[in-house]
Amino acid sequence: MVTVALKRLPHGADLPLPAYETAGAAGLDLRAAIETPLTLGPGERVLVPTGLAMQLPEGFEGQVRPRSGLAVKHGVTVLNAPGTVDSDYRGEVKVPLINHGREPFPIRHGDRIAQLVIAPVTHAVLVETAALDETARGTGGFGSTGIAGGGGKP
Ligand SMILES: O=c1ccn([C@H]2C[C@H](O)[C@@H](COP(=O)(O)OP(=O)(O)OP(=O)(O)O)O2)c(=O)[nH]1
Ligand SMILES: [Mg+2]
Repeated sequence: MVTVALKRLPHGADLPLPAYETAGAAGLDLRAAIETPLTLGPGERVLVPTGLAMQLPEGFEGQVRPRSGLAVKHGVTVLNAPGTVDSDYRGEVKVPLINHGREPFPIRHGDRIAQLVIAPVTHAVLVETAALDETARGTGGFGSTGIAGGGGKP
């Protein structure tokens, strides 16, 4: 459990605070804070304001993730998923949405458009070296183990 200070901005003052919709939900649903409804046409993208600014504790990040229902039913997802909210960011949290579907997608004030997962992050200390240790995988990647069945080269 972690405490996050949250500020509701004037254009989102009438919206409920983000909430975990069920007891075990990982994400807090984020709502659109928009003065006028908008329509996201097929292939279009838009940066949707949430009316929220926050102060994440050091050592934590906010991950802006899509809602699967919007993706499956409408083809609408977070363009940069997972979006990253830094702990030192004090601006408004916004959600870049894209419509991959075939139909226009209406967004109204208060619609739950994405979810925010608060997660711990570690800062790495980088140590440059000329040689890395050897592993069974080595430099194989990007499908080196095959797609189906027992692996091997694609
Ligand atoms: O989905 C997102 C992603 C980012 N942000 C905000 C919070 C984050 O701390 C800041 C910067 O995000 P990021 O580092 O992903 O963007 P950048 O393109 O690297 O911008 P910057 O140069 O400001 O870091 O923008 C959002 O509100 N929503
Ligand atoms: Mg950045």
